[in-house]
Amino acid sequence: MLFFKVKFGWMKIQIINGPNLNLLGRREPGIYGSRTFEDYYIELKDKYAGAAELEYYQSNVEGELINKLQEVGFSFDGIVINMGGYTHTSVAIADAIAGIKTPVVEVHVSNIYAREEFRHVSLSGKNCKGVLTGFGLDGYRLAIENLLAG
Ligand SMILES: O=C1C[C@@](O)(C(=O)O)C[C@@H](O)[C@@H]1O
Repeated sequence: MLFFKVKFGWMKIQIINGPNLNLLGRREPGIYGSRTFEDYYIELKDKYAGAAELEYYQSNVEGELINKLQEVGFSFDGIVINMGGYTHTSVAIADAIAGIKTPVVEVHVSNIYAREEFRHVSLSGKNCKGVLTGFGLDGYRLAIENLLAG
């Protein structure tokens, strides 16, 4: 089944970015780099055309992130999520990830373990298929590769 999904472009993957990630490229470039996510997303779409249908959603609002997880979490084949600061605080988003069927890969642009102590905890990480942290924007590509591999 996976073979056919990949071969015929049926894998549907939702990328979700949480608070302040709309500022990538402008926000603390020493930590997060100088490229906008929109620019990187064009490259991703291009790279995976024919292998996956990628969708992108960003919100600064906790409940909207939960709504999106519930909306795609029973029909899409994979979710790549960067919850930003909610990673460290949101029981509700962690619960939403635990409650859906679609596998979720958590991504962080920076290495959360090399930063302030309050960033070392991810409330959601244990509910995810895996967590990628510190690979810059390339973490999103690595997450997609993992989801495509099944
Ligand atoms: O907003 C973010 C971005 C982040 O998730 C990252 O991608 O490195 C790390 C979080 O600690 C921070 O609050």
